Amino acid sequence: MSAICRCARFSRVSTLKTNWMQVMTFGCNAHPLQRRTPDVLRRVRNATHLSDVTMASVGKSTFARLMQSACRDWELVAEPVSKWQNIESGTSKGTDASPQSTVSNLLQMMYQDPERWSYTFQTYSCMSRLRTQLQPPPARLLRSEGTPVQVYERSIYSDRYIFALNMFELGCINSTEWAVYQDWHSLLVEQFGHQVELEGIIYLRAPPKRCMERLRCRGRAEETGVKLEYLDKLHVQHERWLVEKSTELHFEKLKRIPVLELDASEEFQSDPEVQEEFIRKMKNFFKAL
Ligand SMILES: Nc1ncnc2c1ncn2[C@@H]1O[C@H](COP(=O)(O)OP(=O)(O)O)[C@@H](O)[C@H]1O
Ligand SMILES: Nc1nc2c(ncn2[C@H]2C[C@H](O)[C@@H](COP(=O)(O)O)O2)c(=O)[nH]1
Repeated sequence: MSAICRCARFSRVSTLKTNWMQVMTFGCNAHPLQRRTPDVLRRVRNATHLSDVTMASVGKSTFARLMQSACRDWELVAEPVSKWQNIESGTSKGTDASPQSTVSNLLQMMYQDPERWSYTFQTYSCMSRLRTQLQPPPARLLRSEGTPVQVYERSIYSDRYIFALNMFELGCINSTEWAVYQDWHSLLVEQFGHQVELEGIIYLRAPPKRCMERLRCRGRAEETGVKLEYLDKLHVQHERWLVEKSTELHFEKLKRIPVLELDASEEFQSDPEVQEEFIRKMKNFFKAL
C-alpha cells in the first residue's frame, strides 16, 4: 500500500441480508477523493442480506435509521431495490415505429419464474452493488473530523456467497450459469482490488420465522409468494459463511474478515436499552478495525 493510501485509510462495511441477517464489511479504499483527506474513513456495508437477503426483512432499514441517529459519522448506503423493480428498456421495432419504452420489474420476474430469471437478476444485483461500492463517500463524511463509517446494506460478496450460491443450490441457476457468474465475479474483484474490499461484516441475525413475520408486516407485493423454507435456506447460507465458516471463499481477505453479530430478533425498534447495546457494540467493533 502506498504512503498516500496509508494516510487515507477507509473502512467499508456492507450488510448482507439473507433471511434476516445483515452483514457489514469494511475495507481499505483508494478512491482518489479519499486520497485527498487525511481522515480515517470507515465505510460500512450491510447486506444482509441480506437482508437478503431477502427474504429479507430482518430489519435493515430500521437498523439503518438507528445507526444514523446514533452518530452523524455513520452512514448506511441502501440497496437500489426500486431500480430492480423498474428497469426501463427502449424498444424500436422497424423504421416507422416510434421508440417506445417498457418498464420491467425484475424482482417480480425473479420471484415468479426463478429458473428463468435468477441468473439475470444476479448479474443486475451484482452490478448495482458494485456500482454502489465504487461510489466515493459523500463530502460530509470526507470532511468529518471523527471516524466516519459507511455501511452498505449488502455487497458483491453477499451477492455471490448468499444469493447466487443459494439459487444455484436450489437449481434456479444451472451449472453453466454458475460457472459464468463466478468467472466474471472473480474478475471484477481482482480488477477493482481495494475499492471493493471490505473491512468488517455486521451480521444482523434473526430466526427465519421472525424474518417472515417482518416480511409479511412490510407487505412488498413481489414477496407475497415467499415461503418460510426459502428464508430458512438463506439463513443456512448466512450461518455457513459467517458462523460455521464452512462456505468456500475465493478471496484471501474475505476469509479473515471480522464479523460482528447482533441479535436482530430483539425488538430493537422500540427498546432504548437494546438500541444502546447495539450502538456500544458497533463503536467497539469499528474501533478495533
Ligand atoms: N427489531 C425489530 N423489531 C420489530 N419490528 C421490526 C424490527 N426491525 C424491523 N421491524 C419491522 O419489520 C419490517 C421490515 O423491516 P425493514 O427494516 O424494512 O427490513 P429490511 O430493510 O431488512 O428489509 C418493518 O415493518 C419494520 O417495522
Ligand atoms: N434472488 C435474490 N434476491 C435478492 C437479492 N438481493 C435482495 N434480494 C431480494 C430480497 C428481498 O425480496 C428484496 C430486497 O430485500 P431487502 O431485504 O433488502 O428488503 O430483494 C439477491 O442478490 N438475489
